[in-house]
Amino acid sequence: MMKIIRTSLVQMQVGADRLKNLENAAKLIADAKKLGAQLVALPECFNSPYGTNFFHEYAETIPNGPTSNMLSEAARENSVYLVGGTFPEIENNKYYNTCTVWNPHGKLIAKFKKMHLFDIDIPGKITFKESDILSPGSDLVTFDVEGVKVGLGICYDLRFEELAKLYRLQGCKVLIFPAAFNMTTGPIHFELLQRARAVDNQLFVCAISPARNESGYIAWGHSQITSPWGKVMVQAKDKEEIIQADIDLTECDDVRRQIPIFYQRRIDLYDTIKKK
Ligand SMILES: NC(=O)CC(=O)C(=O)O
Repeated sequence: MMKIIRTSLVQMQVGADRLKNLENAAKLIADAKKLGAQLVALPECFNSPYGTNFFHEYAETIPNGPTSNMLSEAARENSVYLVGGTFPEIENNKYYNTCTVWNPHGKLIAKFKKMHLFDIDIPGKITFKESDILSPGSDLVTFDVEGVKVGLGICYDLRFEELAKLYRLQGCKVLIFPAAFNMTTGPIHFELLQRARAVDNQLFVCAISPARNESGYIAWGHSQITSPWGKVMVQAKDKEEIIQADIDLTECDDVRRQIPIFYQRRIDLYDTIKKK
């Protein structure tokens, strides 16, 4: 099993030109490789602006489409595990917000569909309803990086503690969330949620945002890697940037041994208390 994974998060600028987005992503993945990355991850909706009015236009089939082709080639050429952010997928006449993962040979090894759709209404601030267009996924998806189990979620999924706990119970040591928090929820919740999921489940959490844009849905940025202790190892600012950390898996084993909460849970009681 790999002990240390050099992980790079690509906080890229995303615009309306799909081809430019793909070219920029390919360049930044190569830059990450030059920094020694073994695992590279892109943000949510990296081939298009983020908005329900864009999902139809930018949707592609997987794995046959320009975005899948670029991701497969970039993974192979740079010989990295690549979490290809997300892009709108069309499958059987339904639309999904989908994350693909590619191995260093360019093979698709995982596909996760956003499970909790981003439907919120904060008057005067932000209203968003992904479910107007998208269907939710229903499956947990993990993949393997040289013996290390990694679980996937997308943005709003980060808010659901159950998802992260199920991944921990499946043996994950790393969770990766391509994301695009906004200027209302990002400043108060983005870091906090990642630290909460990391400390609750004693695993590494990586979340990758697009860089801050100027109009439409404005992304908060602040991509981050958090340790199983809940410590922020590295955090981006708002502009285009690659952040990187060496994820040392022994840290998971250490904290799980030192603070063994997963053996101390009173699962014999919780149901009884709930029923009282
Ligand atoms: N964009 C999302 O899916 C989630 C988000 O911005 C939030 O939860 O806040």
